[in-house]
Amino acid sequence: SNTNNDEVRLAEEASKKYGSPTIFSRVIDKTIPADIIYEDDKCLAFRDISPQAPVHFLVIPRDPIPKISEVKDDDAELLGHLLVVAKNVAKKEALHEGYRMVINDGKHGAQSVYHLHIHVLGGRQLNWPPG
Ligand SMILES: CCNC(=O)OC[C@H]1O[C@@H](n2cnc3c(=O)[nH]c(N)nc32)[C@H](O)[C@@H]1O
Repeated sequence: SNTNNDEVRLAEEASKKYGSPTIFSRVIDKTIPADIIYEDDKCLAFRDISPQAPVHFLVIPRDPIPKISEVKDDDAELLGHLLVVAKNVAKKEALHEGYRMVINDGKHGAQSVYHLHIHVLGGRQLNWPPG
């Protein structure tokens, strides 16, 4: 049978893989404040707490999918919905000069909250490459 430290390691791996609740669960259940711009039965859009552009908001699924690299093929419809919501909110934010959508995955992607989210940044000239 597994020794105790194996069990601990397995549990740690499992929690990382399936995502323990993140701060975004608290935005969804309204137990912490957020400037929510849009919400429906599948997702929420809310302003980033540390905006990197004049307009910077996040679109997240209510389903706490940890990261884009772990989505399932069955999630395609939900992912499409997130992109359409992001586009509609960008229009509502009058980002008529354009904007950037960013999804960060894992360590190299500088993902810091392991609940899938689309960044939408606009309101100023953005640079490329993102670095
Ligand atoms: C750094 C890019 N990689 C990433 O994973 O982005 C996570 C994004 O979530 C933002 N954020 C974190 N906590 C909170 C919070 O309590 N509330 C809000 N409204 N935004 C938050 C953070 O500023 C970052 O841009």
